[in-house]
Amino acid sequence: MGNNVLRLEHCTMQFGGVVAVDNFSMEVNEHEIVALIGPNGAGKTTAFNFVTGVYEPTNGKVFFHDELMVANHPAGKMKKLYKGDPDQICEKIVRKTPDQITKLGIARTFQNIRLFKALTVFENVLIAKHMHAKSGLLKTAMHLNYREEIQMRKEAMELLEMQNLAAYRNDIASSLPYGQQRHLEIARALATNPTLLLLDEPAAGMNPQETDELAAFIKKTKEDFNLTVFLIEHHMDLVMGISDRIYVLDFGKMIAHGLPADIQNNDRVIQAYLGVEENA
Ligand SMILES: Nc1ncnc2c1ncn2[C@@H]1O[C@H](COP(=O)(O)OP(=O)(O)OP(=O)(O)O)[C@@H](O)[C@H]1O
Repeated sequence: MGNNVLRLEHCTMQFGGVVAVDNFSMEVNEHEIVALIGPNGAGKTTAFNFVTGVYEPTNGKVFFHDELMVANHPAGKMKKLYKGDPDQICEKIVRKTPDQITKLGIARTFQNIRLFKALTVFENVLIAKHMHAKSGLLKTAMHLNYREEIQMRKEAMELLEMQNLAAYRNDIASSLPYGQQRHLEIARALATNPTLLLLDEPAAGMNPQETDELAAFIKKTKEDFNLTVFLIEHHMDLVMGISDRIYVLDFGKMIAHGLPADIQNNDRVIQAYLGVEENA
């Protein structure tokens, strides 16, 4: 596939004997919105975590724009414990830190909002800009590169304007309504100039109206910033409304992938997840 932005090949993540993600292969193509869904504990956040360098997968490869970004194979105690497919053991080891992965162009938000709660809205975005600065965090934090600092402040303000957060710029982040905090998290992720944006349950805790607004916001943000989006979400209206394609995990294994209409009518998915929600 020539236009892969993200590609996972035979990724397994095992915590001791627990196989959180089991031999998972998938891809996200340029300018797509792709969703990863599945019941609680299916392995979705774990997949995000090894894509963003929080965990090393026990086995498998992750490619970003067709370049090998992460690769690992079971070693040490895990050689014995490994429950994944023995025919798909990866030979290479490639490790990148979350910071290096951010610099490559992947940004993410978290299931539990992780803002700098005591700082202002503006400072939250500016700090993300500093982390991406050419001069390095220390120099920029100490305002040693004046011209770059001015430019970053300008861009941080533009981001807040585009995300309708400019009016809150001097407010303390934790004082924002919950929905606005989620928008601020997205603005902060965008401050690192990503080409791929990972959203982990962006609509968590939102009411139906906020969720609808968020769906429109994600689509617009994708266009405005020329992004590819990979998201985890439990709100099925949002997922079905904005996703180009959907992958479904259940107990770490991929049980389906396809277009929203196909996923909605897939018996295994209904049984594993959608059915549970309908009956809830
Ligand atoms: N650091 C860890 N150590 C041990 N087990 C873990 C760890 N992280 C996740 N797990 C386990 O891996 C499995 C998958 O968890 P994960 O959080 O990825 O699921 P999820 O699909 O994101 O669930 P949810 O929708 O509830 O957020 C679960 O059984 C979980 O308990």
